[in-house]
Amino acid sequence: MKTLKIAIQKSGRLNEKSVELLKNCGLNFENYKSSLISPVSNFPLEILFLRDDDIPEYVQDGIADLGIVGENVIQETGVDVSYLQRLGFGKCSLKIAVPNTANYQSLSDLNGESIATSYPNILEKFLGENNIKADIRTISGSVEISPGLGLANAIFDIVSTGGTLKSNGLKPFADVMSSEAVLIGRKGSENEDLVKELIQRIQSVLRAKETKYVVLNAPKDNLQTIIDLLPGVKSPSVVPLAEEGWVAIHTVIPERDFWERISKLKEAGAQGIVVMPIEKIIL
Ligand SMILES: Nc1ncnc2c1ncn2[C@@H]1O[C@H](COP(=O)(O)OP(=O)(O)OP(=O)(O)O)[C@@H](O)[C@H]1O
Ligand SMILES: O=P(O)(O)OC[C@H]1O[C@H](OP(=O)(O)OP(=O)(O)O)[C@H](O)[C@@H]1O
Ligand SMILES: [Mg+2]
Repeated sequence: MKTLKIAIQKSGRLNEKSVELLKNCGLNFENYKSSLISPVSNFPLEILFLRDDDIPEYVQDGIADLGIVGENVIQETGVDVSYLQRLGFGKCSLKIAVPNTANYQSLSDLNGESIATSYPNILEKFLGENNIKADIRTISGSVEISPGLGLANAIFDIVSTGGTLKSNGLKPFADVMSSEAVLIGRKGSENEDLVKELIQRIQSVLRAKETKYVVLNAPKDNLQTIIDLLPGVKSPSVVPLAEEGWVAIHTVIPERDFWERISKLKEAGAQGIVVMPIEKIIL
């Protein structure tokens, strides 16, 4: 039987979440220590631990079947791979930022200016689309420091909380793209049974993360109103309680509007609401 290979980041922002996701899929393996390849003991899969910049090309060239990497790195390397699943972590934006003291009004003010970045290809495309001619200075890291050192007038880099910009006296000027970690595959790999199986496992873990399991007591008089407030996987389970006139309802609620729903349920007479995390949801 074929053994799949999945490439994940060796260390850095995406490593921990990538390992956690694969472990939550029930895969047993050792995290990166010194070996750059780790076999999975209970699935025909090997984990390759790489620098994130190399992952898209490994997948495109078929050295790895799958990879977990930021969309920014995929765009920058310009590879031809299949996007299989957005993973909901490593969320960030890529922005042009300028010194707090700069007085740029519109994008065209960047004409003739210099911009330091580790993402020259994404920046070049963006500037081209906006008919801006600027001098792109490619550096491999600590980009935010470059205007202060007189190396460039502006920067183009990853922004998440904005803390790094702030502590380097910079302010955001233009949003270029947003990014998150994604599962990519070699073109055509999505048709392979093992890849499909792994994607299903990943999706069941992601679905579970977005939802909570809720058990609550409801007065029978108001049962329909309460049920109407519940989205449920199909429809909620309703179980009679020993106390006359009351039932227990078991259901699944999306995390995003969780508190809003809970307060509406309480208003409708729900009591004893117990909320539990879900490990996996298999449809
Ligand atoms: N501050 C942040 N918040 C959220 N996501 C981020 C942040 N910084 C980076 N990322 C995402 O995580 C990815 C990896 O970031 P990291 O800083 O670990 O990269 P790196 O230093 O290039 O690592 P490597 O050593 O593997 O080359 C980025 O490409 C981006 O998609
Ligand atoms: O908006 P913020 O929340 O401050 O995050 C943005 C910073 O995070 C990343 O660097 P990281 O801290 O991963 O260090 P690195 O430059 O060594 O990759 C990125 O390169 C930015 O510098
Ligand atoms: Mg890198």
